[in-house]
Amino acid sequence: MTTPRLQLANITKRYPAVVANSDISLAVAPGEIHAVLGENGAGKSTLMKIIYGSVKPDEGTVTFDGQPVSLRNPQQARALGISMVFQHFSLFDTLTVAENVWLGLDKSLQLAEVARSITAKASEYGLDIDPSRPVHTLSVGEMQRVEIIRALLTNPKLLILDEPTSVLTPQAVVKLFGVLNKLASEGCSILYISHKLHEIRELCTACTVLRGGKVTGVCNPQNESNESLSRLMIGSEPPPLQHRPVHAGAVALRVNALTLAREDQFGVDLDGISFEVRAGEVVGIAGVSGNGQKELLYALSGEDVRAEPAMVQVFGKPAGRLRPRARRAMGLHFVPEERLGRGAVPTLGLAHNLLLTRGNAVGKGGWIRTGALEKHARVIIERFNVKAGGPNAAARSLSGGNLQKYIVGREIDANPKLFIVSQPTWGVDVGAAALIRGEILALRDAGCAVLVVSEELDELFDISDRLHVIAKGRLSPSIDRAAATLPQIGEWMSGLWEKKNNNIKEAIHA
Ligand SMILES: Nc1ncnc2c1ncn2[C@@H]1O[C@H](COP(=O)(O)OP(=O)(O)OP(=O)(O)O)[C@@H](O)[C@H]1O
Repeated sequence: MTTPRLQLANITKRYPAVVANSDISLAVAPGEIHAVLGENGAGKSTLMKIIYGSVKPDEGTVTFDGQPVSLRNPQQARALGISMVFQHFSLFDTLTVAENVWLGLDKSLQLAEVARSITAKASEYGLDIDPSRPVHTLSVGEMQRVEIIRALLTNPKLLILDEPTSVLTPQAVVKLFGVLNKLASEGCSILYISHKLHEIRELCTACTVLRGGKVTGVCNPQNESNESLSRLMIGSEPPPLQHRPVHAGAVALRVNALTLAREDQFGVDLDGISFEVRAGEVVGIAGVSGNGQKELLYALSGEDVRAEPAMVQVFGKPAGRLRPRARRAMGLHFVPEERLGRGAVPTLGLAHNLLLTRGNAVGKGGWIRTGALEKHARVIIERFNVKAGGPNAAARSLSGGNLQKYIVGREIDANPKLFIVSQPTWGVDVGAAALIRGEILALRDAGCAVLVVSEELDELFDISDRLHVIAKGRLSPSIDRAAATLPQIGEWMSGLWEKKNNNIKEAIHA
């Protein structure tokens, strides 16, 4: 047998509230694409961080190309040829793409050379990116592209990808899989974490399943079905969604010829965007990230108040100049795409994170009602099945999917009348995704108007009543979900849609 590229034996890692990894062993052969599958909080990211040297195990050994190694930090891991694309991005906002990539590379290289190699890798793999753009101007999808390119530039022997496709379009996923298969055929081993079972079945030839920090199964996913993988992971299959007929009521959100110049040089101009969302319906906005979603969401949430008042109308009232707090008071609740930072304060406990969007948590005289907050946090933790060390666990101590469940849960639990959510099931496991989608539909059935902005077409087709597509800052007409097809929406995503009243195809130019 060939020497495994990576071998883990009896790895254990304890945190104060939980044993994240318990006696884990696994082997990855050279050129193998090996999936690590498990529900939110199962211990996948912790295990990957141990392999990458950013977390130290309490027990167990790591062997790389037959040599026992004790990795003290990621620099040592990188020197061995281990590269990692994190679930939470590790980019510096104020630096450009090229400067960020340069930080992780040999400093003898000139910045201009780094920029050239980024462009070369980007076009080789179809991951379009401009190296001179500052990272704070990128959408989440674009940041992920940078992370992937940065990893590829180190020519890794073992590449770890933690949910790399959560914000990629279907076309970009196909390209990424091409890249990964090519890398594997050249001998690079890949550890692949994803909650998307069909991806794992398509890409990976080995799979280790974790549950509660322990290995509960090893299989070849190509011999499995989504259902059998789901059972290995969570013990059952998620129930199908209940779709009731739509009864759309009064207009809750009307966006009226919203035109906004980009705030920074690399942003997107919003160009005459008009649509409405009625009580009791779910409207989905599809699109490749970086086409104005971020700008639109800022204008809808009140983080950007430059719009004319009447361009954003909430329950018939001009709201374009209102701040988030005033919009919340009208019943609008909002989940941003970045969980840490905008959605939650990483160092604060879950209970105190309620303060971000709940004014009633502060009592008379400005005292924070800690007891009430904790009680409330417990309700959300229970309802959304969030795995956390209690209501005072720091947001950053939660696994990615559990924090997502908590933030989405916090806003759904506020009983919004208008709910705007970006990427609602980013990084959550199949069971939790079904739970969140079910809760969104329950909100709609209770008369809430829901706007979902997502890059996951499957998700949009699953929960929306009507769909729009955003491309280059413009919005397509609305189409009923029942009348929409994936190829058509895919075509619209590149900016081509029919004009409403005549059949002339319209090409959108930047
Ligand atoms: N720095 C930390 N401090 C305390 N607890 C932690 C820390 N990091 C992880 N944990 C806990 O360890 C457990 C495993 O978390 P991990 O992030 O490895 O899960 P995961 O399988 O990657 O989940 P997800 O699919 O949601 O990303 C969780 O219960 C989490 O709360």
